[in-house]
Amino acid sequence: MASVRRVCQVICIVFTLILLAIGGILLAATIRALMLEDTDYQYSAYEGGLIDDIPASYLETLPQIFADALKIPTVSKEPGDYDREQLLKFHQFLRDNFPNVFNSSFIKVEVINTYSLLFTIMGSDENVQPYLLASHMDVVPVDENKWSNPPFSGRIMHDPDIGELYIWGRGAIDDKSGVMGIMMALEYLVISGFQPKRKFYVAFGHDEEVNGYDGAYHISKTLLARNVTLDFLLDEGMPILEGVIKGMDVPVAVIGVTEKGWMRVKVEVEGEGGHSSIPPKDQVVTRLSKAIYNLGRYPQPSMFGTGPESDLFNYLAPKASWPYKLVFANLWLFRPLLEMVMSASRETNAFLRTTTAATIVRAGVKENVVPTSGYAIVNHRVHPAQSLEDVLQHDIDIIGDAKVKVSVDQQRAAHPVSPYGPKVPGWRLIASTLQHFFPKVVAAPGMLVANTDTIHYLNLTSCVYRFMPIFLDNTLIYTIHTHNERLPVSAVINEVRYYHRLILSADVDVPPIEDIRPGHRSGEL
Ligand SMILES: CCCCCCCC/C=C\CCCCCCCC(=O)NCC(=O)O
Ligand SMILES: [Zn+2]
Ligand SMILES: [Zn+2]
Repeated sequence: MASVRRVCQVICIVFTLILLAIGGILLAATIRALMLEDTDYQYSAYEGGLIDDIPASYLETLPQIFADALKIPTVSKEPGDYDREQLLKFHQFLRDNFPNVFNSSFIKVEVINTYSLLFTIMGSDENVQPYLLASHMDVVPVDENKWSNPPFSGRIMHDPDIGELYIWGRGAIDDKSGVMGIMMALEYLVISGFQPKRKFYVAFGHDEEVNGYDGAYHISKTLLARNVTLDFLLDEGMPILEGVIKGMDVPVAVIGVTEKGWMRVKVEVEGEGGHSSIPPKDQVVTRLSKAIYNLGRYPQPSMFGTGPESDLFNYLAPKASWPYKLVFANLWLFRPLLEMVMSASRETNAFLRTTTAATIVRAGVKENVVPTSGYAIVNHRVHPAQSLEDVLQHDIDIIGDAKVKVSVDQQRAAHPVSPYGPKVPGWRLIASTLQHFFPKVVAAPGMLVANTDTIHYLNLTSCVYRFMPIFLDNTLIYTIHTHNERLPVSAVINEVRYYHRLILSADVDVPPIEDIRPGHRSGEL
């Protein structure tokens, strides 16, 4: 009896100690969350001679010009296969709508490799390092039938449910918003008599959607031949996310300081054909389908916390709501829990792991002919912490079928991490311009889950940022590269104001020329 009591006592003591340990850990985590330092960037403020905002009379002319830009179908289909005629039409559209930019005595406009555009905005002080604003003029193809408004209509429609005016069309977000936002801001700057101290470039590639080798690659070569090095570069990227990250009641501007790698895998099957009325047991399409199914069913492993993307949560934690604040501030404890939450939705899942999308499937020539070959193209966006070899090996293991050939068609590694933080001029400029207009927005470093023309510009600067100054919620994010792409009129206005102030501030917040050079160390400064 005494020994039973003894055992009970020991169990109680152990149990109490475990509870105390858990309580202690939770208390430590809570204290850590409560003591977080806020990462507001209220530093650089534009204090130049010009008014840093644009009058309403100019702003209200912009939505229609933006809508007209969407009417020109500058579609890219494959590398080298882009609509040359429409691209030239788009050049003319820019010339017609932005005459002050094109006729300015201090702006040199160059056509690069026939279809891309490079603007050099001459500065009065040659000793200051220039910067570059990039976007692309091409768009991805459309499936006309799925659109509620025709994709190249540039229709401006009121949405009664949301109470907003939207401009509809392919490219409204990706990436004519970038091209038009920059051009509309620049036009107003020229009209208002601005001539910068600091030289800057504006580069519009024409084939970003099919890898940029005819556009951005040539723009970069041109700049390199002129020995240009940049203070920083801002290209398309993550928008200001509204309601996308659980626990963040305020919008989050995830500024891409790196971007994922990319891999194109070909999955091929060969087999027996014949008359479809006497089909073989082992069919090409069945085997191929099984392989594709398995790739979707068993995703690449989560890499969360092992790559450059996890610092994001140090920036988010101070502004997160409870209990997420506790989680974000204590990834050492809650990483598995956060991983589970993030895996559940497609956009946050992309942040954790290499993604897998079967985008092209081909087999068969006729209904009553059993095909003898078929293939699928699988598009991976590769998490920076995973090697390209490991991605391929995972595919091979998951398919687990010696009769299915799995090979890499093309690949690119993830980009290096650009420096960020209050001491980095380019970052500071981008983040502080945001907070000037939208004080509630949290600017945080992150990883772009897609790819951009910046691959071609990496040798011009180590400070490469991928960010679009437009607010998007999940509904709008899900329209990128599919039907019903559209942008609220208010977003157009805001992004023009953003670029306008960014350009003005870039003249004030000028880094010493020796500060930032290629080879600068990565990560937070
Ligand atoms: C906790 C972090 C959450 C991150 C959520 C990610 C949400 C993703 C939102 C938008 C992605 C928008 C990408 C826009 C750039 C597109 C560039 C592009 O299309 N390039 C071509 C390509 O990648 O194929
Ligand atoms: Zn794009
Ligand atoms: Zn795109």
